Amino acid sequence: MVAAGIGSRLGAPVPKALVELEGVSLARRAVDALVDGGVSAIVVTIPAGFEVEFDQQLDGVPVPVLCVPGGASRQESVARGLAALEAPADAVVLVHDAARALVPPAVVRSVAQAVAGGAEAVIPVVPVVDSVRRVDDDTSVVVNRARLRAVQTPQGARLGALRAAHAQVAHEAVEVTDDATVCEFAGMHVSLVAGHRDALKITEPTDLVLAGAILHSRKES
Ligand SMILES: Nc1ccn([C@@H]2O[C@H](COP(=O)(O)OP(=O)(O)OP(=O)(O)O)[C@@H](O)[C@H]2O)c(=O)n1
Ligand SMILES: C[C@](O)(CO)[C@H](O)COP(=O)(O)O
Repeated sequence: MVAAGIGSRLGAPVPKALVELEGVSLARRAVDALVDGGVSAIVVTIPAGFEVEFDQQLDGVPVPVLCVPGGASRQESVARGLAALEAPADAVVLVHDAARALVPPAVVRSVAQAVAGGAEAVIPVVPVVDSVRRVDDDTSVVVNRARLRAVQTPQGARLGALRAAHAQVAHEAVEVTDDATVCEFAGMHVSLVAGHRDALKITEPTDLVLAGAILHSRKES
């Protein structure tokens, strides 16, 4: 799980993964969702200087958890996490954003099952609800949103293949925003499964308000 980001767009006084939602940090909520989704061991990339805080937050997680320093970008943090993971090359590995702290465990399971079932790289997606335009200097053109999907995490693949793909993009100095694109660059096929609105990436202050409302509605149901 990648949790090394600062969260500049959220603007909290602590790194984003340590921000609390109803008294529980985003990092802990995300780890709990992974465990509930069947994940058996977790590497967490964290920002330098916050080792004690993350150890406290992740105390008592019922599967092995290893915190390692993240990198300067999400992509670099993922590569560092993969390097620290001790598992066979054919192990199913999921890369998850701590910022998607409310991912439903069912989404975690369905990504893992798709990889276990033979898919090379798997991502959860949701339809795009806004009208979308591609902007080019002072002109813009509408894009058919029916064919667009917003990409979430966790993103899954076999450990050996994912490590090799990340090594390839690093070697070729390619920078992308998610692991599916890393895999695609390395020639792997990307399969889609259904994501969930609750797995929103908590990025700006209003996302935190929405996440609070999601938690509230979960308690009521
Ligand atoms: N150097 C980085 C940057 C991001 N991340 C992680 O990647 C996920 C997605 O990143 P994002 O939500 O964009 O987080 P930040 O980079 O922290 O946000 P911002 O751009 O607002 O600073 C987050 O869980 C974040 O902690 C990471 O591990 N290492
Ligand atoms: C991986 C991701 O969450 C999929 O939507 C997203 O690409 C992360 O992007 P960011 O640039 O780190 O916000």
